[in-house]
Amino acid sequence: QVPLQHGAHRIGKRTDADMNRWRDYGLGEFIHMGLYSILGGDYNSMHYDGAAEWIRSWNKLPHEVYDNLYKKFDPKNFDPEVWARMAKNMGVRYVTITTKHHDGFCLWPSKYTDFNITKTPYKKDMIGPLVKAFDQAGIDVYLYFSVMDWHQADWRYDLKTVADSVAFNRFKTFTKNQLTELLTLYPQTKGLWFDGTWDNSWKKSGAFSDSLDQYLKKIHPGLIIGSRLRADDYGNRHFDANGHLMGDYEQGWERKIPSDYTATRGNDWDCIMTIPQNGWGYSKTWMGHWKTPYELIEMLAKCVSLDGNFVVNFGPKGDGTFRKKELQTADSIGAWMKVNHEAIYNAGYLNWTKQDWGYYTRSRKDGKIYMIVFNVPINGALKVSPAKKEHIKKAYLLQDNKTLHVEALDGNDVFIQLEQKNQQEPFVIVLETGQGGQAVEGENKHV
Ligand SMILES: COc1ccc([C@H]2[C@H](O)[C@H](O)[C@H](C)N2C)cc1
Repeated sequence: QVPLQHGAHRIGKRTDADMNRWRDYGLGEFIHMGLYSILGGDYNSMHYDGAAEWIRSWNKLPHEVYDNLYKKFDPKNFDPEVWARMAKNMGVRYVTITTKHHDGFCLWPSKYTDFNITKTPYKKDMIGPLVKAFDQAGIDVYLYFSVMDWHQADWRYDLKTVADSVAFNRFKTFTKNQLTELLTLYPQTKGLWFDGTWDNSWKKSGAFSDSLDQYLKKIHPGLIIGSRLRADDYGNRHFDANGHLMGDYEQGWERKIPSDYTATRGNDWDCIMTIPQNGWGYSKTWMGHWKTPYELIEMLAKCVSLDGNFVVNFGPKGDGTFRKKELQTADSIGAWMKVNHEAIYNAGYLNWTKQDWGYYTRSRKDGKIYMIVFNVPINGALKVSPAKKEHIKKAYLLQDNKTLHVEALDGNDVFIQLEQKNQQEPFVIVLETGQGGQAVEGENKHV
């Protein structure tokens, strides 16, 4: 064990009520809205093939052109109630909204920089109405905040000189002030989602990141902050020099999902996912593959089966509306969730052997076991190998309570026989288990 001043201060999961609520969300939504939403990944009829919210870093787009976009920022068709209803219908239980991305433009009336929404034709605060609308819809709100701020002269990528450190100290104060402002203006906020913390300047600021974390939780008890904020004494991020997670959950799963339970190291975590291959802000022409609702539902099932949450990103247009394909995706996921949310909400990992047909989840409320089936085998028989001493008493389809035939196999295994094999969409089987002998009579007594 390396002695650390600014490593993890808690070993293992956070287990207070706020964090238990976070752990049970299952499904979340990310929303990226900013000046980049105006361009939609294009400029001068050229398409930037990087992530649309990074277009300012494109050498074809002069910084002052991008930074003057605030003069055009006017989401005329923005309606926070519409955004909240869309999220509610999709079945999400938490949403993370960008307040300030790397470009430094603030979607709230910050008094620490003029580069904010009050200076735009739109003038009004967007964050307040969104927090209120989501809160009223019963969806918990988290605020995304980029530490890296390309608009601030005191931002530094690295600290090479005394002058760098003097400037960066001013920047740290600016950052602390803006975060205090956000938590004061929007007290319903449940957590902060930090980004832009990978540069050396921040890696060298482990002590500050530690004190900032503690300060924010002091002024906002229960606040949830993931592992993207902190750096330890040696500049390690997410995990300190002793391999302990610094943060209330692991925040490293960006467009990727742990391969198995071991890869989660037993921590809380969530995966944030774009619907296109990459790109978080609105992009007019989406390059590459657009994930279907079933692909996203399978990712959701896999995340929950590994004790994580799954967060789907949406990039509204500069006018404040969502593109049709995003609305359709939200709708499809919502339709599936309406029928199957029991297998997702308040559910998590089950230590049974993973089978090819799909994923197990187990309710944290009543221990009920769910099979989320994506791949029906040719013979329509779904293999289940319960853990020792756990036996299946009953199996039925969640959508219509139809009981399914369970055939005992060798040992503790069973086949669950599907009647029809032409399911058109992912479906859920509920298993009721008990201790003691296999409750189901085997058919294997051949006379
Ligand atoms: C590869 O380096 C990256 C990738 C994504 C990001 C940002 C995206 O712009 C988006 O905000 C995502 C949540 N974040 C990690 C930053 C740096």
